Amino acid sequence: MTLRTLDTLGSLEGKRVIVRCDLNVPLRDGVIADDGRVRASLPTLNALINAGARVIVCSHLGRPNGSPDPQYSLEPVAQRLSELLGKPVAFARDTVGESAQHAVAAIEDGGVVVLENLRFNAGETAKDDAARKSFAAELAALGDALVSDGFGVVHRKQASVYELAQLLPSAAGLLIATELDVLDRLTENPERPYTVVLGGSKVSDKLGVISHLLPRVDRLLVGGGMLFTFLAAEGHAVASSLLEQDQLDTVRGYIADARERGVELVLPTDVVVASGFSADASHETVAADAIEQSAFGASGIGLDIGPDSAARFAEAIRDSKTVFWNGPMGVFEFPAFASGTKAVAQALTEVDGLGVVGGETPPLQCASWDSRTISSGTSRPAAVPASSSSRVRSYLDWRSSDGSLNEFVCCAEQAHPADRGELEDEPRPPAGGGDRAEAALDAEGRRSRQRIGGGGGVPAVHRHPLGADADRCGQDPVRTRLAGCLGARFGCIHRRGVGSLPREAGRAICDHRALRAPRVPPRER
Ligand SMILES: Nc1ncnc2c1ncn2[C@@H]1O[C@H](COP(=O)(O)OP(=O)(O)OP(=O)(O)O)[C@@H](O)[C@H]1O
Ligand SMILES: O=C(O)[C@H](O)COP(=O)(O)O
Repeated sequence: MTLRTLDTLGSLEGKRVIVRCDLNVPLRDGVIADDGRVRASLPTLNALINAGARVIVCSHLGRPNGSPDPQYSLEPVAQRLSELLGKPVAFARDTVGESAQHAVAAIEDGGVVVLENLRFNAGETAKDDAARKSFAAELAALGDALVSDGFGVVHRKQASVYELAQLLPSAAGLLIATELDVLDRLTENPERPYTVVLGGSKVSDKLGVISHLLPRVDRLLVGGGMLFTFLAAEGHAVASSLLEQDQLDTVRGYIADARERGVELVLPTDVVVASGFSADASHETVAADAIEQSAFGASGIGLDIGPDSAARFAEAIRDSKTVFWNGPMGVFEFPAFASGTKAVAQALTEVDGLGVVGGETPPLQCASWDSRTISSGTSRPAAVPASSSSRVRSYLDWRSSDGSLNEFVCCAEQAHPADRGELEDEPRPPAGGGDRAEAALDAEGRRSRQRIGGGGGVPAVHRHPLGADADRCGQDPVRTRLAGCLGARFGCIHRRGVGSLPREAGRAICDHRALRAPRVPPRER
């Protein structure tokens, strides 16, 4: 399968190329809290600039309601882009109106203009096909070609993503090519041993990933809130720990499947059980099959994997050549329950091979992190892009279907995959540890957050109730996924929930290049 890459567009000199980026950065008081997504867009933009194209950058930012809203303006992003590119970048005060038309008409070869937020136009996210088509036609009038490079948004059936790709010659950008390449490395002949580490709270979200990866992996390590559904499936009492009753049978099926396939399923042998769900709850470590025997009895809540388990997990990770990690091992937002997650993060930096971190709430970013405790001990660091489990699942679903990668990145010639319901997340209740941890932290007044822009605030803040999420995105609630993406910093970490402290933690790791992917030449697919 060949991905339509930039070179398929032919000579771009003097051509007006619209680049659909995902510049949905976190903003705090109008200031970009993390410019990872802007940086991630640079390779494609530079390639187009060097090719003499007239570059028209468009993106959404946050979820305005289809009309201009200054707090979601892309202007700060245009400024940052200008700094990073080291050249002037024009900014159009609308998306397809007079300002945009003038700005586009004025670009010189190799010049760049950023259009105002796509979602200031109701047509971008409209549920009505005709409305989206009509807005896409207005966008198309501005350009000669489209480059789709916003990995975090390629699954959205929105005008600039889907309809526009059908109106203009289109190709995937370098960011998408790189992200797909790393995902490919997780699925096509991964170096062995291959270990997948799953945690977090959304068992149902990750099950799809498990079912795809079980035939491929050597080891599956399960921690986080989801471990209790596994323990319960094996017949252990889990007191008041997070448990998805309705997933018990499915999980039993996976356990049996893993055994049959010879996949080493590693469940924690000890668990940190707390008296309640709060940062300062009393807690003790107990055997994983004796959770109800903790001092807290049936009201105990497992909030982290225990030290023995953390050591075993770390050993298994270090001993692997390919590691995919999605979801924290415990309620890492509370320092007392962050040890398991830290141990896994540290071990990942020591992998001599490919390490990929995924997740909407990259545990490397938690505010309670002491970044100095994590550093790369190797000269051949692990790699790492990141995606939410749902994004990975979408990709894996897609891989196993007969759909083309061009459809996956919405350079569609045929039906969009979303039409077949394959790209969106399943709905799920806005529950889970993250939300509870959020609430608890907020209640304590320990962190204040504000969600402005997609990556803004902290993870749970982005978790709109499904109806609202669907509504704002102009999509069928049944298909609406909770956000997540392969957004990238250094081509890597998705930082949805980034505040100042988390950012520092992640940065420390990136600065050590501990989690940076080795350069992978895009392959033929
Ligand atoms: N034992 C636990 N009990 C309750 N919540 C937990 C537990 N362990 C981890 N969590 C919570 O899981 C949350 C993250 O779960 P989630 O499934 O969203 O992971 P993620 O990596 O962000 O997922 P995605 O890949 O979908 O983006 C964290 O906020 C953490 O507090
Ligand atoms: O942050 C993201 O996940 C992407 O930018 C998509 O944003 P959305 O969830 O608002 O469509």
